[in-house]
Amino acid sequence: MDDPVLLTGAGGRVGQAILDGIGEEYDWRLLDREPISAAKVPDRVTDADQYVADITDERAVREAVTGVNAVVHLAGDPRKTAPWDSVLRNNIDGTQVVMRAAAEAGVEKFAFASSNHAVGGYETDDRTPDLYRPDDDYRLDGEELPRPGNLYGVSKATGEFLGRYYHDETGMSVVCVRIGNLTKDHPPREYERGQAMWLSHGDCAHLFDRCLLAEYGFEIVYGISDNDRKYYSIDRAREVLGYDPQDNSANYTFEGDPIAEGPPTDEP
Ligand SMILES: NC(=O)C1=CN([C@@H]2O[C@H](COP(=O)(O)OP(=O)(O)OC[C@H]3O[C@@H](n4cnc5c(N)ncnc54)[C@H](O)[C@@H]3O)[C@@H](O)[C@H]2O)C=CC1
Ligand SMILES: O=C1O[C@H](COP(=O)(O)O)[C@@H](O)[C@H](O)[C@H]1O
Repeated sequence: MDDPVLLTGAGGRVGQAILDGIGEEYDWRLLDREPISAAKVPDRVTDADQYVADITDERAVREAVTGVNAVVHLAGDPRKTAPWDSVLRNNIDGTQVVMRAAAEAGVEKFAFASSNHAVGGYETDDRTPDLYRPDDDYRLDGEELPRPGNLYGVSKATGEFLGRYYHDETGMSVVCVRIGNLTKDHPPREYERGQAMWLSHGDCAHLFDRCLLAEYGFEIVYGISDNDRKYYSIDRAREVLGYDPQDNSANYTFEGDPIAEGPPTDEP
């Protein structure tokens, strides 16, 4: 891809996982409301390619999307406890500003960082904790209605609806990635739910790479590694995007240490 790709929220955890993996593969423009330290910026990205701006600043966002072919939109408040005024501003208003600017600028592909919390309400008392275990076959596949478990999840579901709207109105390709739980080097420690929705850094970078390369219209996919424990299907991400995850939380102990050869046994 020759045209630049705009990455919002580039200085955060997901942004850094993406840049660590595919930072050299694209001509990035980076946008974040906080300045990003030089060590976190790929070598080829110049000062002119970096925007210190809030995504609710329509003028700055319009400037940042001009001439880009694709947008990976991560900026927002990631806290599941975030209050309404913050998710309304950062996650709903901000996402609408970025999506509208992208659609009006003729951006071809737009990948939106949605969340497991858009569907957290499916984790009912009668389904949990079995849901988080490898032998449970309950799966969400992205076809189900959103069922947020908190106001942060409401904001992510709203971002998905905005994506649906702008795709239908303008034809911009939009993929909403319901990201699970991103951690570096090992799955979340001693946390069944987290291990069921683990997304490794390598798989995260690969997944967003596929979002930039594949052909699609409007999609909702789950962004998790190929975990034995899972209640999100990754079939759609495999089929439509060509996602081929390499990591699995089952290759680590419950405490997060890598298992060298096969699963642990009770033998001394
Ligand atoms: N880390 C995870 O496991 C998951 C993350 N997500 C989503 O992925 C996205 C990125 O999350 P993280 O990297 O973990 O969060 P983070 O907090 O590490 O990074 C977010 C970045 O966005 C920037 N930002 C926030 N509001 C902004 C605004 N109004 N204008 C411009 N920049 C703004 C922040 O300065 C920060 O650098 C978020 O939208 C989050 O909801 C979804 C599911 C799981
Ligand atoms: O959307 C998000 O989800 C992950 C995982 O949720 P958790 O309830 O298992 O912590 C969270 O770590 C991340 O901050 C959030 O943005």
